[in-house]
Amino acid sequence: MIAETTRQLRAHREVIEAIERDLAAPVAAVAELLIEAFRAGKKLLVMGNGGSAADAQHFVAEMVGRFKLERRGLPAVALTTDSSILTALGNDYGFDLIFRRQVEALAAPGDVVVGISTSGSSKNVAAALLLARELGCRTVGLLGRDGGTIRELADFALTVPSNDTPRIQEGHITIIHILCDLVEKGLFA
Ligand SMILES: O=C(CO)[C@@H](O)[C@H](O)[C@H](O)[C@H](O)COP(=O)(O)O
Ligand SMILES: [Zn+2]
Repeated sequence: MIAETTRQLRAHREVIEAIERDLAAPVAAVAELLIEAFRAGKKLLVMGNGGSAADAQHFVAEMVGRFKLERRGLPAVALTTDSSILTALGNDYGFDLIFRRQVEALAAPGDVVVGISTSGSSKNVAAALLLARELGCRTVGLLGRDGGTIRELADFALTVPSNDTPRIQEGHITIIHILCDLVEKGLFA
């Protein structure tokens, strides 16, 4: 088991190194996008399924609360948290529309809408990002594998170069923490 643990830690490190190599500039660009949006009084909406739902909530909690600096709360909403909304939309319209309808209800032009999907192909995330685009929002995909269908729907696609879901998720939370840091410093330091 030690050998397997070591193998997984090495795989994690290689993914983080690949992010450093391939995604430093696009991550910085997304941080700029968020800084400009918050400065303009726009908000952030974030969604994903399973572990990515947890990542969406983690990201939003750091924005509404704080990351490292004492500062005002930033307007951000996770579309994964209200079980009444999620069960009503899933039951009445289908699981593929649980995020789209929330985008319809909450998104305004200039808002930033982030979809997190390791496959890049979760239909409920893709449907919501498509509508977000039509509504004049800026769209961001935190993706994996080949970026899937969502890659084409995202103004900014941050595709973690791996085919292994847990390693991709570890890349996503690393990127999210860097975004929190850059946004907080950009707005308040
Ligand atoms: O956390 C994990 C696997 O590590 C799972 O909960 C995983 O997030 C779920 O299977 C998701 O439904 C996968 O969706 P996606 O990342 O392909 O959009
Ligand atoms: Zn997971």
